[in-house]
Amino acid sequence: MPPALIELMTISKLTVAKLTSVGGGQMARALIGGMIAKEALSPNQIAVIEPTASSRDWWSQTYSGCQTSGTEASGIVAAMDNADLVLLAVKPHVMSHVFENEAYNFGDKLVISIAAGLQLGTLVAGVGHDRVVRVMPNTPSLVGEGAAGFCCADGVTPSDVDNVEKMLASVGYVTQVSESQMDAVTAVSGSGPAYMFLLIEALADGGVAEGLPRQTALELATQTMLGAAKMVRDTGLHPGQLKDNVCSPGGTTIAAVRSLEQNGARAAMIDAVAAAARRSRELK
Ligand SMILES: NC(=O)C1=CN([C@@H]2O[C@H](COP(=O)(O)OP(=O)(O)OC[C@H]3O[C@@H](n4cnc5c(N)ncnc54)[C@H](OP(=O)(O)O)[C@@H]3O)[C@@H](O)[C@H]2O)C=CC1
Ligand SMILES: O=C(O)[C@@H]1CCC=N1
Repeated sequence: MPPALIELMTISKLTVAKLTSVGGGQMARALIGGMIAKEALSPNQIAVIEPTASSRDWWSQTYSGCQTSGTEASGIVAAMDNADLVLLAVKPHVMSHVFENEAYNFGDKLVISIAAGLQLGTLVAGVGHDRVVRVMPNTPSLVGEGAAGFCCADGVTPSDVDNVEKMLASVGYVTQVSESQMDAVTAVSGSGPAYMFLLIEALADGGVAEGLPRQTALELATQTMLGAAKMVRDTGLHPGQLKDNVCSPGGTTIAAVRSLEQNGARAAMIDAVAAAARRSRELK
């Protein structure tokens, strides 16, 4: 059985009483929204610290029972009260402001950072203890098809690892990696959904150029991406083999593959991953 399938079968309830998210933007919404959808957590176990009132309203209106706070000291203290897991979901450059803010008392709480680039050493120094996990998730977590890599600082216990794995497995695939591999994880699966969205858009554009209505082209392109990904995951066959199976001798597909190769599609994707990994390394 492919590893992804084994991981997806291990979904079960977390042993978390309260998760407080520092930042409630795109990735927090995808991760927490995905966990709530899978009933790994319920809204009344969630608190979100957000500077923007409209974002706080979104949380409390979307998830009845979810606690929201602003970034004033009293709000931070209220949100952190009784939290046993803190999710750091702010932009990398905002993290230093969080660490310098004396209203945060991380105590011995398990802390998970999803910030691109920020290394465990930086996170441990900022949080003040080493029960810290660095995770790189992605936005398809919202629909239960996320992909995440994580690595741990020295103070993380086996039961913390189990909890983090359960949390991430509830919304997709998860794998533990060494910290030296985190920039590559960021470049492949953290940023990867954007590359796939771009490809779906471009495939649909091609269909429109060939006369299909926009909506029809988009639906065909989307389902084609989904189906191709599921075939790689579920059959365990090499993608090159699956590609060969579509290419009839002298047919349409091999004509398209030749065009893609002539235009450097494969090298373009490899270069894109290298650019993202380089940027991730710069963010530390
Ligand atoms: N988007 C993605 O696909 C992925 C993102 N990540 C990582 O997740 C983190 C968040 O990214 P993303 O969700 O995209 O960004 P967003 O900008 O959507 O979310 C960040 C949120 O943090 C809020 N914020 C700003 N300052 C503070 C503060 N001092 N305290 C609490 N909240 C604050 C922002 O509010 P406001 O907008 O009002 O300033 C915003 O709502 C980043 O570190 C990123 O690297 C990781 C994997 C994938
Ligand atoms: O673009 C970024 O920096 C973040 C990290 C991975 C996906 N989005």
